[in-house]
Amino acid sequence: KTCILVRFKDGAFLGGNFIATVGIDFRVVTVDNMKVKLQMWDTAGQERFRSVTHAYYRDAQALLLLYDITRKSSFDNIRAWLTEIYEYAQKDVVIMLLGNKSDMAAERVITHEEGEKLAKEYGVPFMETSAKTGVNVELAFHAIARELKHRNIQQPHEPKFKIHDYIESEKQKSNCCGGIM
Ligand SMILES: Nc1nc2c(ncn2[C@@H]2O[C@H](COP(=O)(O)OP(=O)(O)OP(=O)(O)O)[C@@H](O)[C@H]2O)c(=O)[nH]1
Repeated sequence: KTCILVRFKDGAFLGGNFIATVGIDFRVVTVDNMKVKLQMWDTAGQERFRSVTHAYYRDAQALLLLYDITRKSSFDNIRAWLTEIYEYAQKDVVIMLLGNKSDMAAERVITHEEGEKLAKEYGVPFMETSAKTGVNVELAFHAIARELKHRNIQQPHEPKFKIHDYIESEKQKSNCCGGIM
């Protein structure tokens, strides 16, 4: 989680096992000429013991659930988190599922399809990311920023923003002509 936040915040990857949890940080992104400030809260590993208090995410507008594609236990935990979130988080919270470490193809134990299937089951957007190469990190946060901006400021005749469609179209763009990575 920390590496994903650092990648998004600073555009860098700090390998090794001793990256301190960031805590709280923010980055401003531009959506349709409007500045959206994303304040991000990192968990410091306490989620492994399921001891993240509800207060920590109760008021969040968006929640990113990360698993490690090389570690099955992290994937298996996602279901429990989704159940808990549906119980305690804001009803209109934006949830996104991310399978991280997509650069580690040889060690992969969770397929892309498995991630996608779980996300579909809960109706949440999904993508695989890599904090190391940066793939899809900008896209994940930009999609969330855009969704939040549309929720807060919906122009009267603007079509409803569909986060799934946005992600798909940005992925197509980056496949062909280098859109948001
Ligand atoms: N190859 C690769 N390694 C990664 C990637 N993201 C994180 N890592 C490595 O995975 C380990 C854990 O990363 P962290 O970002 O600290 O994980 P965390 O979830 O914040 O960990 P806690 O704060 O202890 O819960 C570190 O050794 C990172 O270098 C990635 O996308 N690719």
